[in-house]
Amino acid sequence: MQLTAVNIYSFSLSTPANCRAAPRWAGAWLGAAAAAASCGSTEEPCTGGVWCRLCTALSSASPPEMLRGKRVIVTGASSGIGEQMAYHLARMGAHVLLTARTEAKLQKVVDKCLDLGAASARYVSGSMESTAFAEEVVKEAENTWGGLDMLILNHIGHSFFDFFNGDVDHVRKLMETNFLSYVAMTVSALPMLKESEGSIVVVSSVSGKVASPFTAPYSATKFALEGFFSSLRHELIIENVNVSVTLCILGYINTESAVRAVSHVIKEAPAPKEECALEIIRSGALRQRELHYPASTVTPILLLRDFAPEFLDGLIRSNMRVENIKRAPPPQGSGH
Ligand SMILES: NC(=O)C1=CN([C@@H]2O[C@H](COP(=O)(O)OP(=O)(O)OC[C@H]3O[C@@H](n4cnc5c(N)ncnc54)[C@H](OP(=O)(O)O)[C@@H]3O)[C@@H](O)[C@H]2O)C=CC1
Ligand SMILES: C[C@H](CCC(=O)NCC(=O)O)[C@H]1CC[C@H]2[C@@H]3C(=O)C[C@@H]4C[C@H](O)CC[C@]4(C)[C@H]3CC[C@]12C
Repeated sequence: MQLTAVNIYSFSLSTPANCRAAPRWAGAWLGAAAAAASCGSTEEPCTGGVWCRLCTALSSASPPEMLRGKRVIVTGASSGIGEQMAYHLARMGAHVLLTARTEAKLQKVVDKCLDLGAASARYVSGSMESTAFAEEVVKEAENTWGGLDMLILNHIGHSFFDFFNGDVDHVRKLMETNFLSYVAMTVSALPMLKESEGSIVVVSSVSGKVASPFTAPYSATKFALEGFFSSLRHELIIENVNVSVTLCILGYINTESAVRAVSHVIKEAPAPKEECALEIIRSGALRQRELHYPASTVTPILLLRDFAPEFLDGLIRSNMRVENIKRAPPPQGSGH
């Protein structure tokens, strides 16, 4: 029998939610969700970093009304997890500003958001390869809403699931799209988020915590996100700035582009994008430090990373059908 991280270690730990500094608007959500969960916590206000019974109860509460009227930017919203987040936010009655490159897809997502009950829905199309575009999106939110409550950074540029072929330009371009644009949007949005005591939600991956083969450029961009945003979180706390930073560590999710890229190699079944999208929104609104989704896969991987890294490396390779990787030719002039 093939040993997999999923079948040997499929247990989950609930991540303690850090509601140390929940803002006024999250308070309404916390109140509603707490009532639904009837947790009867004796630890209010939560001091953060502890196993607060209120927070633990909330993490299994049903999708509440928390984002009604809130102003949310979602990047990479024309497909996959970003598209699903847009629909959840619309059902919750939020104002959404969506972005990606493909205008026709964005228009369809906006139309569906309006049908689902969004307070308002609009899009800006363009490529996040340019930090100027990243800043333009935030400007659009400022001009339209005069403020912002949540910034969800989710887009990724195209990458390959293959042996690294020496293409340095691809690494640079991916760093610009997957990392630098996240930094640029955050810098532009921070004044508005400070004002609203809002949230930054960064969609990352197990690839940003543990390296696996065939993802070298992608993994580098996700490790960069962890370094930058975890440092920023410290600084915001030191300066008493009430803006939360949630890093979402996702395993394999069943989006079209991911399944197309890896289903011939990765043996495990992907988790559902709809549930994933909801968990991301919930973790951001509850101001959790990190989301691990699906917890049954991600949490054991992170434990093994620290306690048995070589064993984990072997497990990762044995979970792949490496023989199905068809090497792409190296770029011209790469010396390979
Ligand atoms: N699916 C998975 O298995 C996993 C996903 N994740 C993370 O989840 C997030 C979403 O992934 P997923 O939904 O699968 O991705 P998709 O490929 O489905 O969506 C990517 C989105 O980014 C947009 N995009 C692509 N290139 C650019 C660009 N240059 N500028 C602006 N937008 C761009 C795409 O739209 P358009 O082409 O129109 O621009 C699309 O809306 C990513 O951060 C990913 O790393 C993490 C772990 C696992
Ligand atoms: C290669 C995928 C990106 C496909 C792409 O370019 N999409 C955008 C477009 O088409 O424009 C990778 C996206 C998510 C990756 C997966 C992930 O992050 C979770 C796992 C992490 C682990 O380290 C490796 C396997 C993963 C399933 C990983 C595989 C590659 C992606 C699907």
